[in-house]
Amino acid sequence: MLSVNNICFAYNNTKVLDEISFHLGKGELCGLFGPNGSGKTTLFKCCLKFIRPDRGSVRFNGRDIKKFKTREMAKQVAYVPQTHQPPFPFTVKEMVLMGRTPHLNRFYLPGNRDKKLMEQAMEMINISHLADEPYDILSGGQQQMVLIARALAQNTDLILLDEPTSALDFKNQVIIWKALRRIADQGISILACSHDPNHVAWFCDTTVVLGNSGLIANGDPDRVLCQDLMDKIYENTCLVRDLEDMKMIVPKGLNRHRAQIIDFPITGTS
Ligand SMILES: Nc1ncnc2c1ncn2[C@@H]1O[C@H](COP(=O)(O)OP(=O)(O)OP(=O)(O)O)[C@@H](O)[C@H]1O
Repeated sequence: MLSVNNICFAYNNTKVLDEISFHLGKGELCGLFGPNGSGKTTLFKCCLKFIRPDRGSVRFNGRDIKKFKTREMAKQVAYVPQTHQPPFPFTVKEMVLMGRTPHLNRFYLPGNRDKKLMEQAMEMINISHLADEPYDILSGGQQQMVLIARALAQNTDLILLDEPTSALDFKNQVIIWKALRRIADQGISILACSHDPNHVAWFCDTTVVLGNSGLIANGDPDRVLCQDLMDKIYENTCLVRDLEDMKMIVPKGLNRHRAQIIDFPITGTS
């Protein structure tokens, strides 16, 4: 499915990605995480052909993405950015239907199948009740859900999501991650970036962890998300605990009865 092979990328002379390699199989849900500025968005941009790596290659189903034309790429890979502001006040259903654009005929007229996929995508994300609302007046979290539904309507083999739940309340975070889990179980591969390692531990099959000096680990979250790794990337600020059969990553130094800070180092972001 998606193979990232030894890619390197620098903005001007500042190296951001250094020899990054990993593989995402069919129907796998992979959580990409790492500290601010570690290069997650840059890695996404390389995988989407928005920028060209200085070295290495990205392959999709065995074929170098350099060889894909834009429309061909859009038929196979969907991307959910963190935010998107369209220039016109489209309704939610119009926004979701835009996911069908790469599949439309030369007259760009959506057919019954396109409309059905649009409706299914809205149902899956639980936003059917917003169908006729103007997208631009929705809350940030609701807009994020519309963008996810748009990617689902695109009906691709691979979906890349950049912090899909960053603006969502707890219930909606769980709805989205469960929906991603179900979509992956149907055979679609997903690479989702998250700042919450718990989401990776609870929902993902595999993980790719970037640190300030490149790829730190990848593989099964049960193995990868250990105390050592958390100490390394989040500078001794969290504890890895087992709660029944689930892994929990919690902040270090909190009092049980209230968020009383005992010894919590504050460090700047990189
Ligand atoms: N267009 C650009 N020109 C120059 N430097 C850039 C550009 N975009 C990103 N960078 C730098 O590259 C590094 C990686 O940025 P990137 O956005 O990929 O990190 P990230 O892991 O997605 O960060 P975050 O978690 O904060 O969203 C940062 O130091 C950033 O300042």
